[in-house]
Amino acid sequence: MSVARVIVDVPSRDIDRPFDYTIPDRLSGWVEVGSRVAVPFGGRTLQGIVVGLTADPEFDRSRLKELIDVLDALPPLSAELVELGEWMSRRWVCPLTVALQAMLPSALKGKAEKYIALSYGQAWPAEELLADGGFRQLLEKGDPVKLSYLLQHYPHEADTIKRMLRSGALMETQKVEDRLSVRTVLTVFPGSEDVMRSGIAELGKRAPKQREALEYLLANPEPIPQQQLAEAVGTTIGTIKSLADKGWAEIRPVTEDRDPYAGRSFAPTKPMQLTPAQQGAYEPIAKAIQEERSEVFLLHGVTGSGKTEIYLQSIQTCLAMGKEAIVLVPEIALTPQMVERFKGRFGERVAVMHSRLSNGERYDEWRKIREGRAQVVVGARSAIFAPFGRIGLIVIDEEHETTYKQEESPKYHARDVAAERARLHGAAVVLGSATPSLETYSAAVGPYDKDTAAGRAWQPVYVPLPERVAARPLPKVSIVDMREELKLGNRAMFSRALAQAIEERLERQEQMVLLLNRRGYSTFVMCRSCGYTASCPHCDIALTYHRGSQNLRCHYCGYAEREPEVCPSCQSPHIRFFGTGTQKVEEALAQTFPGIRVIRMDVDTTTEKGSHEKWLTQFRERKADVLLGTQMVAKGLDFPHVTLVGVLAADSALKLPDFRSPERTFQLLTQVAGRAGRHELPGEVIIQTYEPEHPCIATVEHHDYAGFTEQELRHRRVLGYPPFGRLITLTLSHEQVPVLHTLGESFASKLRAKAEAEGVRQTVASGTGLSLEVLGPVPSPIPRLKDRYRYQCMVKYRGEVDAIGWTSAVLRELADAMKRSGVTASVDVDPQMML
Ligand SMILES: Nc1ncnc2c1ncn2[C@@H]1O[C@H](COP(=O)(O)OP(=O)(O)OP(=O)(O)O)[C@@H](O)[C@H]1O
Ligand SMILES: [Zn+2]
Ligand SMILES: [Zn+2]
Repeated sequence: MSVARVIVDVPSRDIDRPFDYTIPDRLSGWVEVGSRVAVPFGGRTLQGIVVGLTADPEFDRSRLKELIDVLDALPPLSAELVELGEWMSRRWVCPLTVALQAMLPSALKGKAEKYIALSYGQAWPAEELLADGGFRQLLEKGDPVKLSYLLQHYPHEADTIKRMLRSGALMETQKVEDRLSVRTVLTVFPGSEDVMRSGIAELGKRAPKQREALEYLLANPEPIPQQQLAEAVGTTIGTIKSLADKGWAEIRPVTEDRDPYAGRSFAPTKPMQLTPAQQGAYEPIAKAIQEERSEVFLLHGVTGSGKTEIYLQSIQTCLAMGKEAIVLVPEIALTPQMVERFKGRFGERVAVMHSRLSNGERYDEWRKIREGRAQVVVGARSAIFAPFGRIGLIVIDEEHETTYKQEESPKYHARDVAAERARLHGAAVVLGSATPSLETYSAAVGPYDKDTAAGRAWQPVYVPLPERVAARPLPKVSIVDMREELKLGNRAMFSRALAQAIEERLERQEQMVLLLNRRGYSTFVMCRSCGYTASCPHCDIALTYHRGSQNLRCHYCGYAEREPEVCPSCQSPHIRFFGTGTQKVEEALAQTFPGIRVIRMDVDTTTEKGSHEKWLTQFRERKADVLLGTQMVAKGLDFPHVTLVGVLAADSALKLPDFRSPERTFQLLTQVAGRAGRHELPGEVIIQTYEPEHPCIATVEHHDYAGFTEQELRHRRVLGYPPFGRLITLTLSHEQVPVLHTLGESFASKLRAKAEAEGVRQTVASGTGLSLEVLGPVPSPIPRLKDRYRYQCMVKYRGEVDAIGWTSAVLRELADAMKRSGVTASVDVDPQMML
């Protein structure tokens, strides 16, 4: 009798370790690593996940309690995913249960009782005929049977049942009244040909509709939903039911996958002949897949260079080996257009996962993957946990996107999880982007920093794709200095150049995309005359305006100054916080260009399910001249008639107090510029800015990724920001500030002491060698949330310093003190959002 090591689902640091339970005989066939179980814990019953089985428990067996129950017939996690979870919990300093729970579809987490049933259309498989007559008979009746009933009465059939679940002959469902359960449809199963013919004879000239329905079934002897049959012969459900009453057909509930793409047909596509450049990129990837080498590739291809076709053919190579592929795309890019490209090539083998699916729909897609009915998943961040067992390839499209980092715990980055999962599977990883993140880019091509490179778990192979397919030119980009416009008395939102370009498009009946970069809306102060913005003298980061205290603050180090009345640089009084909403732009467009047709896409107009798609379809059908929006219009869209892209307030995000702001601005501008002229018509891009000299804007003019990167990396190296130094932030929250102060100080001093004991230098900027510094505690950028104050410490370090391990050790040391005082702590390792 072995013992199960269980992680209970209480996300707290002080019980973040496995507890041992003995497995009663009746459950022994069911419990595996990855099983969800119920266990007694401190007088309560808790859910947990089995992370290990051992014959040799830490404590005397007789003192151990027994597992109460197994909650699913098949373990929802595999041993590999459990191992991945353990790695995540160390890598991102979170309790193991938090990492494990993140891998489960939410539909599974409820307490709903599980049922087992024979799958739709499945006869009892011949190779399972030896199975115990009892439970076979039970299931063949067609009704779902409670899992707990099977566990109790057929304890020795665990293997057979699990095997049949894995092969798809059986299926696991949830409570019938549960909205998340598998949906069933009443379906007509035609009787045998003889039976139906005799039915027709028996009916004679009576009941012509019944007769018609029988004739239909004779001609199409396939199970058909009752409703559909009624419609096909133009009759009522009652008529169909009477066929069953007379024994000519049978009506049974049948489960249906809630395929969110059902009813939409995807035109099948064939692999294209790759261009020589594409071929050169594809080959090393294909080789790694075939040799089952876990290698990471950075596919750096300009917009429109045909990256997607390379993904598709690499997936094909992977499938040909009988392996599976995961494709991650940013949530916002999961449009039907994107899905279509994968479904068009691989059809039914593709499962799709994104947050706009209901829990039930996600559960269906998840089961499709687990039961081997899909070999490709296209999804947002969490699809990285798809329950595949033989992964050959993981693609991350637009790898620089911030949506790949989860902002709640576990605060993982899908890129790192992909590299680790690929390592466990011997799979290739392709990171694709026209504007790779500086972390990924410098990991691939340098500049290397001896100390930084040592701390890196993976190093990608650089695969460039510098030209568009068919030698289509990149669009012409012009940068308009809005300070000049102001000098010439143009106070309008549109520069003369942009206004004229819009006018021309309207005349030629071509389409336009207008982007308003709304990130950082109203949080920064800027001079409209000279473009000055206030930044922190110690951190080189824009200061944030705080309405309450009317001062400007640095949330890294706590520096503060009063809101200026005139510009400190040019004395102009035109200094104020900056921000223009999309709605205002829409009004201005209507005023300036009477009759212009505008589709506005922003958070306000896209909350409804499907609205995103609706707008894009309308725009594609040329029902509007302008697609106006925020970030969401910049991603992956491909419209043949768009010949103008305009960017209003290109620099607004630059003012955000985040050292990545220039990088994000460059990426956004380059991406949105890539939307123009992707087809026959040439494209033009006009970027309006108050800071035309800023490298992240100036370099966009010539599509100069390398130029931007070089300048930005030089800057980051000096300041010790990623990729040269690394960061960890700790956010503490409590109702009272003094408590936060005390705990924040003890965190900082304990961590500093550890660094000192190891002989690590305590300043990071402008240095090399091992170093670690702790900034703060200071109030967080969001200083109060739900009546709790928030303080943060930032750890900045360089080189092979075990800052992550030390941070989690210090947090364990402080766990008691935090629990007593009611302080909650949240750690962000390699934070992406500094706000
Ligand atoms: N080998 C090829 N032969 C002909 N056309 C191709 C080939 N590869 C890709 N294309 C076409 O080129 C266009 C751009 O390709 P694709 O959208 O894959 O580029 P991308 O690099 O993914 O672009 P982005 O990053 O801007 O989304 C598409 O219309 C695609 O169908
Ligand atoms: Zn000024
Ligand atoms: Zn500062």
